[in-house]
Amino acid sequence: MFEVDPRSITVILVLAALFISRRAIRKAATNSGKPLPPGPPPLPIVGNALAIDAAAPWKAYMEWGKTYGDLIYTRLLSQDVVVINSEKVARDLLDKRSYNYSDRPLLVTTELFGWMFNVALLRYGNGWRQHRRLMHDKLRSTAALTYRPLQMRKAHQLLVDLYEAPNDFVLHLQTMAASTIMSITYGYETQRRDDPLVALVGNALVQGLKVMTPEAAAILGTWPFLLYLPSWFPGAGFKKQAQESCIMVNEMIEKPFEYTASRMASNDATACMVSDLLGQIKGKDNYDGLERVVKNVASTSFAGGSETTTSTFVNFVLAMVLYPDVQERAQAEIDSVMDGNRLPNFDDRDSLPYVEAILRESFRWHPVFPLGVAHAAVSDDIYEGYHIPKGATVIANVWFVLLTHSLALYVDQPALYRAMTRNEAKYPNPSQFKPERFFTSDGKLNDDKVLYTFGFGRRICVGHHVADATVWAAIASLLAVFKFTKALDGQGKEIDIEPRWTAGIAV
Ligand code: HEM
Repeated sequence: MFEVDPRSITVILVLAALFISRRAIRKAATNSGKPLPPGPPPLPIVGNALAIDAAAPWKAYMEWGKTYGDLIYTRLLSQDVVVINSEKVARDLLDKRSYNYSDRPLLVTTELFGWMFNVALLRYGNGWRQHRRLMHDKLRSTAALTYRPLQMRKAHQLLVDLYEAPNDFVLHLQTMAASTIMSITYGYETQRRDDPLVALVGNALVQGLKVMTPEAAAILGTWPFLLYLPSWFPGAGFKKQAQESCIMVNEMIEKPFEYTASRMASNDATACMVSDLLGQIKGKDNYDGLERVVKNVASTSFAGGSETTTSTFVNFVLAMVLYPDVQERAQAEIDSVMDGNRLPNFDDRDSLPYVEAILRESFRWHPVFPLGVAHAAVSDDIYEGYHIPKGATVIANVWFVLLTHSLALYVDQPALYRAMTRNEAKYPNPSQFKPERFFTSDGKLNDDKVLYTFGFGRRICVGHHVADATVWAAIASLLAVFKFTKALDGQGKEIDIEPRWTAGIAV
């Protein structure tokens, strides 16, 4: 999170008062006689911002959900924020009314920090459509099948890396995720350690994620005069961070692209997303503009696919250590199908239902995006008698949806709702890693593929087929070869683990 110097806060608050009346006028004009959804009473100026813990914002949303229900209105400084706490409402709005909820909030930090290239952050419109179409073409279900040999090869490399240096397991998992998406996108084979291009992207991503939160954007969006302060002004240090970020982002876009372009020039490029797309646009009128689009979708793929996949891997390994019975059951299943003499491949996937259930539970247990990626309302809307203002940020509290899931379908009494915030009906003991929850009573896999961990409507993750296959390749291979256990101390005793999760990615 960028820092606002305390000395400048007074100045900011005084100047902020000037903006409040503007907001009040706007609200009165848009409310169309219908009430806003229920929510916690906002404070002057800051709205509900002070009640939200930036490290785990979904917890405040969940607490409010207990009191105010499935659709909550809050205000983050001057930004209208609507939080969805049930899958039914998420489906009704983000899927069924996708035409109205496929925009992204205008985060001033996106432009300031050079992230306008990222397809996930583009505003809804023709520019986004053009980018999304190219990505979809290369990542849709049938296209994703062509990457399977590559994904399996990377999974096997992971086995070798882990065998050679088991203590560096997080690094190996990161390498597998980064290297798979780098090969798919740029035909680039990463080094096993300290790859310069992976480092470049990693640094830009870390810098970007620090600042591109709704909170940071809300401060600058509410008080845009901060953008015009010189970077030496107390509290305006974010401008220096922004300049550094723009340089990093530019390198992240250009350097890997140059690699593929120069291999193509010498006729020695491996087939990949960039080489295919450059082939498609060759000779077109607007070549330069289209090349920019190709660069954008390529860097979005890496930025969108590396950290997310790594986090899912790490969740999986942690679960195997904490739930040895689950691991044993999966290994018994793999042994029975492979006869203990070969590694699993994608043709075995249907014969390994328990491994499949582990994959789903790895996505569900601690979702990488606990709050999804924020959508925004294109126009004013009315839902169940409530007014959803045009431009409102719409957040699907996936974390809560996962816990409460179908509850809202059956319970509309707030008192009952409060008593059952954990959906024992759908996911009994939701905080436990329990692949069994994905089986019907007659032992078949159910149809809950927890797809909503990949988002909703027209903005659903365009890389989810690729992500699903990369994660499957890794976990099936790892389970076939390794046993994950707690580390031992000097006396040979197991060292206890206290699992902690960071805020995940919440944009
Ligand atoms: C385990 C891995 C992954 C998870 C959990 C994940 C999850 C998500 C989620 C929740 C969204 C937001 C959807 C919404 O707005 O409703 C998203 C968007 C996106 N993801 Fe993924 N993702 C993963 C891997 C990937 C991969 C491998 C790629 C690319 C190869 C990718 C590319 C994208 C893009 C481009 C978007 C933006 C779509 C748009 O705004 O139109 N993701 N992802």
